[in-house]
Amino acid sequence: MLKDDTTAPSGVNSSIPVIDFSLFNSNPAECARQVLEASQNIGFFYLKNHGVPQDLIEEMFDASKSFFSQPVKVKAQRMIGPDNVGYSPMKSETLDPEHQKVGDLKEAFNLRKYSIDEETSAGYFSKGDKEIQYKVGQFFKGLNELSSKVMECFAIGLQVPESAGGRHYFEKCHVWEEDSGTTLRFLHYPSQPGDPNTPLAGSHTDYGSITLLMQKDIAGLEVQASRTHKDVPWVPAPVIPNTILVNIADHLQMWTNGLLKSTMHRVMYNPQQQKNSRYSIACFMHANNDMKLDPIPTPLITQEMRAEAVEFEEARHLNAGEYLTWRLNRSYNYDQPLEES
Ligand SMILES: O=C(O)CCC(=O)C(=O)O
Ligand SMILES: [Fe+2]
Repeated sequence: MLKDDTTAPSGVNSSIPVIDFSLFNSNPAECARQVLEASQNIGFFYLKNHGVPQDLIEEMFDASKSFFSQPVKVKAQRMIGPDNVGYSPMKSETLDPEHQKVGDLKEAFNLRKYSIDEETSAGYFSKGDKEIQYKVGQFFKGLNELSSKVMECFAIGLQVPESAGGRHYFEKCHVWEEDSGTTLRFLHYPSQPGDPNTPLAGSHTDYGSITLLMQKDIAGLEVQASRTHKDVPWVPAPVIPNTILVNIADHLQMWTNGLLKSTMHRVMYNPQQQKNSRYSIACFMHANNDMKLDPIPTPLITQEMRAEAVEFEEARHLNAGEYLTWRLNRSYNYDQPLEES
């Protein structure tokens, strides 16, 4: 267990557990119990023995470094737009528009499921290398499979009735072949002068079902232990080799009336970035565009719990695809002038 060195309000468990995901095969009920416990508390958990080959993850970080090392004009050949695919330059995204004066000090390249075979998107990212492009596709599908298993844990833990699909409840909400906002995102926080109080990515929640995050070498991610206690301290989410960090995102918070926590997080400046760039890879899993965000069938959630998810009330009537568009419009400036990173 990782413990933070600060005190959270009573009732808020602020540790980020490491769960051995080989339990999913040997003891799914226990695996589901651990996943659900973390998701009801801090909303983040690390998975070890997650089944995504580590050498493939390393190759993806190498491909990412190679892509971002190019001049900005080359990277900008496939610019991001409302389709959420392509290159997002420094400062073009502002994850916390209420508090940030400048946009996030990061650049990113996004792929959607349909774009992994396209020359104009994955082809640019892999710099025309077909083998890397193929591996990016395999990697994306591997993360999708892992996500399906994590979702199965939610359905088991939430005791979804057999009549509603039981442990397979979330499968029909996340069909690979269906249109969805699911996005694979390569992130680069360039080496730069800064101070430890500077957010490189503003505080935010993620917009989909869950996010799978891989960090490399340089820490910086911080997590707020509670949605409902606004003053709780930020807890570091360090790099733990050979793990994938999972967090609950907004769909699951809405589906469970706040029983599962879509936790605030941010990326802060790390003094190691005077000399080194920080890289991370995030896979944002989203429900099929036409899925509603209404509470799901489980005996564990009640109407009284709606207060926990109240900040999303204005989005309750949206489906998953509309919700993504609503959130992206709040955080993106697609006309941000390009600057060299
Ligand atoms: O780079 C990271 O470690 C986290 C990024 C993140 O939270 C996001 O892009 O939503
Ligand atoms: Fe995030």
